[in-house]
Amino acid sequence: MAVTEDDVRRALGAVPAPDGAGSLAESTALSAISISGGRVIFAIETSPERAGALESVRKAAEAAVRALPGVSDVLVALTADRPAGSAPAPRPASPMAARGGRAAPPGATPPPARPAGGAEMRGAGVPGVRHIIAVASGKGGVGKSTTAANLALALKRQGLRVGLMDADVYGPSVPTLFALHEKPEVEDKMMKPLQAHGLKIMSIGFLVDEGTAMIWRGPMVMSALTQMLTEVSWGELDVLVVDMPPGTGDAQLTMAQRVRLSGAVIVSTPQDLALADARRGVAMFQKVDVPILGIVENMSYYCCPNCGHRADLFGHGGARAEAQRMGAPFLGEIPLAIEIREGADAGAPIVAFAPDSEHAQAYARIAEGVWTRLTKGAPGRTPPRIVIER
Ligand SMILES: Nc1ncnc2c1ncn2[C@@H]1O[C@H](COP(=O)(O)OP(=O)(O)OP(=O)(O)O)[C@@H](O)[C@H]1O
Repeated sequence: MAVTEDDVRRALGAVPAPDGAGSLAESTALSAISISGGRVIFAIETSPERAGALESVRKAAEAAVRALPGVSDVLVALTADRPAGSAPAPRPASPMAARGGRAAPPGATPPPARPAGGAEMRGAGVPGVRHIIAVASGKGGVGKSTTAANLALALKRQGLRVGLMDADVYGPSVPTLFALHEKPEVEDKMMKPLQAHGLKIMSIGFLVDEGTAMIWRGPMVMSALTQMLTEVSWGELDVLVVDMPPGTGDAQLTMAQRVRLSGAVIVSTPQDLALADARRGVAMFQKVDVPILGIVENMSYYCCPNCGHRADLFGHGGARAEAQRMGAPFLGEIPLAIEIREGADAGAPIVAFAPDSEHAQAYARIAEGVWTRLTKGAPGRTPPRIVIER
């Protein structure tokens, strides 16, 4: 029997509301409820200060819904959205204090100071993952996902252990880019990432039906992203490449604040408008103290596959100049090339299907730049460290 929203609300009627007045079902703290097959996802909104105290409510809600017939899987997250435009929360004096004094494993590296207190993301240091990097763009359609996929593959070709997380909840492209459409298996309550070309891959597109994520509000997005980070068995990775949602709105800012990022790669096309958006992208990461690993100019120029003629369709070179103006590294240019689009659309990004091609080499140089900056740059920032909370 398929579970319905009414069933879920009835079950939550037996769970006390976070403020103690009535039930969670009637509480304004309850977010929209997403149901996909037997999978139920919702969030309980709270303030970062109260998140620890509300863990029992979260668990009770999860247990109540899990007991319903037809429910195969439940995710309930505590989310603490700051109002748009408000200042980031002050850094905790000690990350240990922010974690309620939970002890870190002996011998662990001290955790990095976090730019802001995202309560539900306090466990978002991903066990075994050395660096999490964001691939972002100021606006959609500039080739962010294509760049993220090829960058991940190029890092893999350097001998690194690499994962790719598609956080673009409003239009996940990774299932198409890698022709992956099956649902991840669940083992010991952890989802197993899918695999392609040696990458571990997780996408919101594997988890929910097309269109579902598009209607999610901020807390739902954060719930889903939290789950993809903390409830996926990523294993040991040198780099987890995160394909971020496009834009520089509050959702992206929140994501950038709450995920412990080692750095960000900004993708832009050379047009003025895209560059203005890229500038906003850079500013957004700077605001939350995430180092800019560099800017990539995508669709930089067009190279005719027949005659070899090169045309600067959009006034090539703008991103390099912009990077210079902003004091950000310039990582490289990727041409507008039919082979790149064909590979992306056919489920085999160019670095996988033609690794020795000129275009794949361009991605390889960008990957080298990224890895160099991750390992040698950004003084003062330690890699993400792991605290297991459950
Ligand atoms: N360098 C390139 N040469 C040719 N086509 C490209 C290139 N980069 C991306 N594309 C194509 O452009 C389209 C958009 O790319 P992609 O989905 O990567 O963009 P995006 O910025 O992630 O978009 P969105 O934000 O809407 O998800 C795709 O069809 C992709 O194949």
